[in-house]
Amino acid sequence: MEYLKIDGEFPRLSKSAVTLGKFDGIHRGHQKLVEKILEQKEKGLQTVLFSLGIGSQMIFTKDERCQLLEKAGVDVLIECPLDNRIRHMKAETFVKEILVGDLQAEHVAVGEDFRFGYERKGTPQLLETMGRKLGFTVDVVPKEMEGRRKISSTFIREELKKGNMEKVNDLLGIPFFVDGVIEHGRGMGHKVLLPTTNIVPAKEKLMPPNGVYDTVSHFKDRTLCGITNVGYKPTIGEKFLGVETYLFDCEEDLYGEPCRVEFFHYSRPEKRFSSIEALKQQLLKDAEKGKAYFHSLEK
Ligand SMILES: Cc1cc2nc3c(=O)[nH]c(=O)nc-3n(C[C@H](O)[C@H](O)[C@H](O)COP(=O)(O)O)c2cc1C
Ligand SMILES: Nc1ncnc2c1ncn2[C@@H]1O[C@H](COP(=O)(O)OP(=O)(O)OP(=O)(O)O)[C@@H](O)[C@H]1O
Repeated sequence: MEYLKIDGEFPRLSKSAVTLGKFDGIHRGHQKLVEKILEQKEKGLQTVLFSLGIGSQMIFTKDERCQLLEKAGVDVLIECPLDNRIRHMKAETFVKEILVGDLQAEHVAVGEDFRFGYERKGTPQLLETMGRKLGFTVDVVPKEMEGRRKISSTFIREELKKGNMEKVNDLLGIPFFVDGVIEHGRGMGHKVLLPTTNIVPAKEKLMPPNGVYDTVSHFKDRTLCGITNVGYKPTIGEKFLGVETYLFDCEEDLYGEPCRVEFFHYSRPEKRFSSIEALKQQLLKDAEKGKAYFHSLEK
């Protein structure tokens, strides 16, 4: 997949099917739009996800999002900051100059309440009208719902903030995860506590609350269940936020290996313990609870 970050000029593409929006998280609603543009591949169109104005913190980081979209089969990811030029561009100008002029869009997919352009005056209906004149088709996709609420990145952010991983995963349609490379901790885990793997999430990564989670870690050639602490390890006092996992049934040193940690269940908040021994007793209890959680899923 090609990744294009816009800094001024837009690239000139050949015939494309484009989906438009912010796309923080690539949730179940976003996935429907991605399916719509992928359907256009058989007509020889290249598929473009045009991401407009993402925030400084994201449910999936830039790299994580690239991986998800690449796996889905999207050809081009365009990241376009909401700068003054874009913010003040009339919806009609955006369609004529960028969508049709630069991206050569022959098909556009958006959600039914998508708005764009100066004063958010661009609507799916405007796209349909302009499409008839300028020669592109439009898919206006009904909102994917969770009960009576529309699925949105805002909804997922709210649930992530509460640590409600079951709901987050349901809305995303895939487990929430953090990618990283295993780093060395202070080595205390191995010596006096339990052996653990440490990764440091990217600064832009939106994280669930500090605490302990039941997780599944994916390495190149294997997948292991475990329990993960998100936080600053207040008992020993760490300066940066870490994602530290005790993997059940793994004694190896995994230092340097790329890893994806998927979060399934929030177990308890991170606490400061009066001694390392007290922390160790808690970790042993956490591990038993974590194993019981995964056994319960097998039933
Ligand atoms: C599942 C799990 C839960 C943890 N919970 C806490 C906690 O509640 N409070 C805390 O201070 N540290 C907690 N820790 C972090 C330990 O303090 C840490 O494993 C230990 O200090 C070793 O760190 P090191 O790898 O940097 O040597 C937890 C670690 C794991 C793996
Ligand atoms: N639940 C949904 N079902 C179908 N399409 C959706 C859904 N949510 C968003 N879309 C569409 O996906 C594109 C990208 O959505 P966008 O990320 O801008 O909105 P969002 O997910 O509602 O996020 P936020 O809560 O940050 O506004 C837009 O075209 C939007 O209309």
